[in-house]
Amino acid sequence: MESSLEFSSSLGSISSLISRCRTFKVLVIGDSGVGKTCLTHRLCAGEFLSKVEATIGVDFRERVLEVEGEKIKLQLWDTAGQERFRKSMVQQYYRNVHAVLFVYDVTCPASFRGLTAWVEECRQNSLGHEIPRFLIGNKSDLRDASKADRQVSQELALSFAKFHSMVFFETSAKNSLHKMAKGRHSTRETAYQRDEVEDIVSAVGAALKRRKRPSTVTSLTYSGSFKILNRRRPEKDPWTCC
Ligand SMILES: Nc1nc2c(ncn2[C@@H]2O[C@H](COP(=O)(O)OP(=O)(O)OP(=O)(O)O)[C@@H](O)[C@H]2O)c(=O)[nH]1
Repeated sequence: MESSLEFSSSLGSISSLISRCRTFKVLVIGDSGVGKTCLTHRLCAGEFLSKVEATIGVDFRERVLEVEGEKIKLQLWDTAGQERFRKSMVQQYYRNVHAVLFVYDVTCPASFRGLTAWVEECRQNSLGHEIPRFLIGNKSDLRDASKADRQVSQELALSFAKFHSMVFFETSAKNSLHKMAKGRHSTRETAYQRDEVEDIVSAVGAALKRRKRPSTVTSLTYSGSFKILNRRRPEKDPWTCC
């Protein structure tokens, strides 16, 4: 029979083999076409998705990262921007959320104005200032100084972010800064704040790392992208294997 010493030592080696990490649910919301799918794909897979269709319901993507020696998993919920593809599932989206990314398109002022409704939807679903919120102006590669009056200025976005206690980023899911710097309008573009998609991952990770153990999260056994049907998922312990 195995002695208690041997038993505890084998338990120790098993637990060292299984690396446990905290999983955080990060909701990605914003008007249709602002680039939520491309952005979450870039955040998780590191590349721009060239062929993309409107999201129906929600797509899930995951990204594991290490923050100050701790492994954490971001579970990104890329939600449909089109009302007709989301209305029956809204309550699912807002359950047990740990952080929210509000996305707009810097070349589409209507998508920026639309943010007010997204903030209100969060409020109605009991998501307030207590959870980390990030404002992301996407498609910065399309900024054109000659059309500044038809684009969302960074000053406006910054004041919106400040008012709603959000951390502001302006980025491109398509082009990295390196590629943009080589572009035709590189001199004019440098007038804008441009963040790497990785900066967003780090900021979200750092904000969540500071939080205590997450309450509960809808854990997924699948890593990648898929659609869910309109049904409740079972709750599981948020501490899962990475
Ligand atoms: N130039 C440029 N195009 C982008 C960028 N991000 C997304 N796009 C394009 O914008 C369009 C919409 O992108 P999606 O990621 O499907 O937008 P979405 O917000 O997920 O849309 P819904 O699923 O309808 O909510 C696509 O044609 C993308 O190729 C970007 O950073 N730069």
